[in-house]
Amino acid sequence: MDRPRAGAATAIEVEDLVKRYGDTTAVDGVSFSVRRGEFFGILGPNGAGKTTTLEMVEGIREPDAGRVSVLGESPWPRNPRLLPRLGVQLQASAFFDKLTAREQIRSFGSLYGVPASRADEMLEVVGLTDKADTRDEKLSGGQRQRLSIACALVHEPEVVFLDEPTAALDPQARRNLWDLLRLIQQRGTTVVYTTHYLDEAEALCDRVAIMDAGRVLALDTPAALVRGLHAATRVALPEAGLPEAEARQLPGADEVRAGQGETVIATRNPATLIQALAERHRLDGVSVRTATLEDVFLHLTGREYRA
Ligand SMILES: Nc1ncnc2c1ncn2[C@@H]1O[C@H](COP(=O)(O)OP(=O)(O)OP(=O)(O)O)[C@@H](O)[C@H]1O
Repeated sequence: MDRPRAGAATAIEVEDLVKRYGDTTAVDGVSFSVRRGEFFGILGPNGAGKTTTLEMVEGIREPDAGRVSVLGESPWPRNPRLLPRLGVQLQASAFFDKLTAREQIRSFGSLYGVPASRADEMLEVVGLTDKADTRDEKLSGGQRQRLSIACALVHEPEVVFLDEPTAALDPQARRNLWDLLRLIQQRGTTVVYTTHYLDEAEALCDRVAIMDAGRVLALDTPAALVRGLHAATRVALPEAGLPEAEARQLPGADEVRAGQGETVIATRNPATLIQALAERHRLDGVSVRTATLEDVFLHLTGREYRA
């Protein structure tokens, strides 16, 4: 049999993946690889092709062209050797009907021969112990997301796929879920997830693929992508504390803009600039903004990022 030559350190290899829906090319020649234990993010705005890509990697959608290898195996057609090694987070709407949180996890676990006792461990991991006897329709959005992650993890998969796990959550619920996702990775699980929140990807991912219109525009660690921009750091101060004319005289100030009560200095030498401000006792109300993945997206596409 023609086995892919993925090394033991490689969890996923994707090469020139293509998917068309009628006239729409949803995925247009996507390639990437994911290392074992890595937290890998597929980012992009709505319609970028993230879900379609993920589904082909999971083995639930057939590619029109290209090659996918997961843990050295092809996920399509449905591969029974691979299924127990993968965890796929289903939408909360895919829960079994009218079951409590504990029963949901047990039901998913039973598909893989997992002992019923593991349900309580999983409830603990996702912070839902006190909701064990609550039916899923009575859970909040964030709790349902955590329950669906528990169901995806109950059989201790080596690779877990999460499609927008933090969508539609309030900021606090998102932060709680971040902690859970970090915990999953610390346990050695390879995580592949999609999001349209660039700040979140920056906080969580080892590496990210930025997609737009079916293509991968850039792929690297968030820090390397941002560094690659060689973008200026922006230092802002209340205009009353630092008039524009004075700001222009400061060492390290490349560009100065004032307005709406604020003086903003662009600098490629922030250490020098901050030191100069400190020496002049001008640091009151200072804020410093470095480039982010949103700036990377703007640079790559020429347009503002809109999730
Ligand atoms: N089953 C389908 N039939 C027809 N077109 C589809 C289908 N699924 C997705 N598409 C189209 O393919 C493109 C990519 O969609 P996809 O859902 O993969 O993007 P996405 O990046 O996951 O977006 P979102 O963040 O909105 O989920 C879009 O133009 C979408 O309208």
